[in-house]
Amino acid sequence: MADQTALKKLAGYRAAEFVEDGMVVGIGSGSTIAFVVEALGKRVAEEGLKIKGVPTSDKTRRTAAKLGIPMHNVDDVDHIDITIDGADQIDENFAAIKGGGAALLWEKIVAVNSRRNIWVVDDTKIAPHLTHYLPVEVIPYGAEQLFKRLKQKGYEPTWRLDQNGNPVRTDSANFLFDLHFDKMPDPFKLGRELTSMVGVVEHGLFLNIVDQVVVGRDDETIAVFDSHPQPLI
Ligand SMILES: O=C(CO)[C@H](O)[C@H](O)COP(=O)(O)O
Repeated sequence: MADQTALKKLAGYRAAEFVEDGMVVGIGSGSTIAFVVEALGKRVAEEGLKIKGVPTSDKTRRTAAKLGIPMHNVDDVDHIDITIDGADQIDENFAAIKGGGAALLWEKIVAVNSRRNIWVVDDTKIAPHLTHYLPVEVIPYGAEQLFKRLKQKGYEPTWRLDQNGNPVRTDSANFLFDLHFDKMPDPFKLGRELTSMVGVVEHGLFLNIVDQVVVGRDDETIAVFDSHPQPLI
């Protein structure tokens, strides 16, 4: 039985094989994507793979650049061929929650500007319905008021804090709330509601975005699922 890190590595290396010479590649964030970055760095060094990377976080930008992957700002490329990212949870309809690593805003911007999106996960992240907490990025000005409004709606928000107990700041210098649900409402309705709330910058529901999901399974096999037409599980 493989541990979760081994599965992330297996799946990450498999996903890196989707990248072809000459592509502009959106590069996600998180511990699974660290293996994709490692694999791409090796391909650049060993095969002479030529790509342009577009990061979804400052951390990814730094790590990828150190491994020799040329990195570009999202506004400096004319298109993005493929984006490879992780997810916190994916449901049977290919809806996902992202943002556990605080990078959801840039991740969504890169994803919606990509021709193809691939998510890489280990199989603990696949569930029939979304049950993970939902990250929401908010503007600091008026954040306490917004927190109260979310609480009144029964969405049980908590502030995302760092190890010193200070509010986490995203790469865009915003705050993060994590919403907790006994039962997740309809994700499309909830996403629209959150987007309409003044002060909310973005939420971690990624709906109708993914094209393929690469799953590292407990028996150490890798499965690749196309997002349509069949359900994921
Ligand atoms: O959305 C994300 C960061 O904002 C990550 O993709 C998500 O949190 C998964 O991370 P990991 O691969 O470390 O489990």
